[in-house]
Amino acid sequence: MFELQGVHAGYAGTTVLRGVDLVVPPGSVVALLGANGAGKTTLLRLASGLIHATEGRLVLDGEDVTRKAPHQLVKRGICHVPEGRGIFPNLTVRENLILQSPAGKEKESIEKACSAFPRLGERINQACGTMSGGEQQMVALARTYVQNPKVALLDEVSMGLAPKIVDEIFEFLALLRDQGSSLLLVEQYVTRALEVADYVYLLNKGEVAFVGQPSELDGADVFAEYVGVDVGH
Ligand SMILES: Nc1ncnc2c1ncn2[C@@H]1O[C@H](COP(=O)(O)OP(=O)(O)OP(=O)(O)O)[C@@H](O)[C@H]1O
Repeated sequence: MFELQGVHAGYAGTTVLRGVDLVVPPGSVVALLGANGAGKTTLLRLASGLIHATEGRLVLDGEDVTRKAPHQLVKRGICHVPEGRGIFPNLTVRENLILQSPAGKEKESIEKACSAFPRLGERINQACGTMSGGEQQMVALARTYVQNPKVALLDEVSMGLAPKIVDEIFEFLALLRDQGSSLLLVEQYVTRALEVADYVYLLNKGEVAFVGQPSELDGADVFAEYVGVDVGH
């Protein structure tokens, strides 16, 4: 179980998150929604140790990890797929996968990645920077998959991609969840995020405006008001 408890955080001189409580139960998908600038990316950056809380705590399976650095959190199973993907463009698909693979399991990791995304198998020796946006996103997701994370932090992983690729990515997210990873998902495709989510958090100006199950959003005006989207259940 991964928890944010009363967290405040931001950047020099600006507080973005104001007293956020959020729980990611084991094996669940949590969708984090909110208007532009609500603080979603900031929350993921906090959860992966890239920025630290000024107040409040991060707790992973009972351990206080509030002050841990990103590599210490990765070691504990928290993996971040940032906006912009975070892959190495000059390295091949194989090399990108090997870098994230558990030691001694490189061959297995490559097989696992290619079975989730067959297209990566066809392009295993291609430099990632020369691949399409959708293929690069597949590499970024496959890199996380082979680490078998406890919690995957996913920032707009379907942004700007063709509908068919978005379908493939959402199928993959279900696979990632089925292998036992919990997902904290920031997603612009609200309806799709709600289809896969067990819990929804709605951030408004750095505060949690709604928390519940997707079904509880039926007719919730709070949604149209803060996200600017009618979920239309
Ligand atoms: N490095 C930074 N330095 C200063 N302020 C920042 C920085 N990054 C983000 N902010 C500010 O923090 C606030 C929250 O930004 P954040 O990117 O977390 O929002 P978001 O909900 O992810 O938005 P979007 O949906 O547009 O990506 C914004 O007002 C933004 O301008």
